[in-house]
Amino acid sequence: MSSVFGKPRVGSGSQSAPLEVNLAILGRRGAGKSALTVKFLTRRFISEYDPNLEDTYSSEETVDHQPVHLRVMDTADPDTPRNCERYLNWAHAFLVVYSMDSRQSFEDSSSYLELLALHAKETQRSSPALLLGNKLDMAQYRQVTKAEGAALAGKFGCLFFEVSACLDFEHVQHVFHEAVREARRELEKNSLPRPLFISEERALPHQAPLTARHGLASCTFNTLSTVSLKEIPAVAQAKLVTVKASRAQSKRKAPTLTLLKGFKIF
Ligand SMILES: Nc1nc2c(ncn2[C@@H]2O[C@H](COP(=O)(O)OP(=O)(O)OP(=O)(O)O)[C@@H](O)[C@H]2O)c(=O)[nH]1
Repeated sequence: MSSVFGKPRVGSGSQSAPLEVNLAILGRRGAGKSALTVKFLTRRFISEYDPNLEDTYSSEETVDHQPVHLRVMDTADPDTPRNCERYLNWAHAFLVVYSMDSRQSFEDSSSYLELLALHAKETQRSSPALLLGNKLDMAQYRQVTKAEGAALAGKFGCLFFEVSACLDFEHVQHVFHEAVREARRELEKNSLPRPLFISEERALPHQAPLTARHGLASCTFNTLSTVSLKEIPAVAQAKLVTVKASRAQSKRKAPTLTLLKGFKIF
């Protein structure tokens, strides 16, 4: 079984239909979301990306000898999260990334974890999150201690890892696979059909968007209630881009790099 990027993954050959897992990567600009995504998908560290580019990539993975069709949404929020339902209602798990050399990105990761917790509370549907302190190779410029990262993760009950998109691939792959394991556990836990009580008699009194009630960033999302709904709205389908490798001559006349379509190199 091979990924869309041509590399067969370890343990391929299983016959059962692959589980489908959607993974969204969140975090402040510059935290390293794209670099981690590219490292995971291509084993390469590429340094510069278009900060406004948001895309979703698919990869055939094998996690614990089980096939997984993994979709990765590399998000690009402006400074404050906006239009969050594109990933809140789509993802089965989240990687929340901060750069350990940036206090601001660490504080922003806390806002994202808060947003995920509120969404889970409002929708009664929790999707696991992993907190990643990125740029471990730059620990000499550290502004966030490992203990602070672990404490924040503990506050929201999520796993915590310090990683680097430019060090070993296996460590980055391990984190993505941990996210798949967490999502798989949640999906299996929720796979038992739950009774759905639908009533049209009583409509909920109008409620302001959750974030307005909690003073969070201007990120609103549809809250899913089982009252007065005739049917559950289809889960938002993210734009799925199967990225094909394309060859491009590096500007620095180095040997030709095999680059991924969609990652604009400055
Ligand atoms: N040293 C080091 N630099 C990194 C690492 N990860 C990302 N970078 C660099 O940090 C800068 C931002 O990385 P991106 O992957 O573009 O960050 P992003 O979170 O996707 O940012 P936006 O695309 O603006 O949303 C780039 O110059 C990367 O080369 C890392 O692990 N170590």
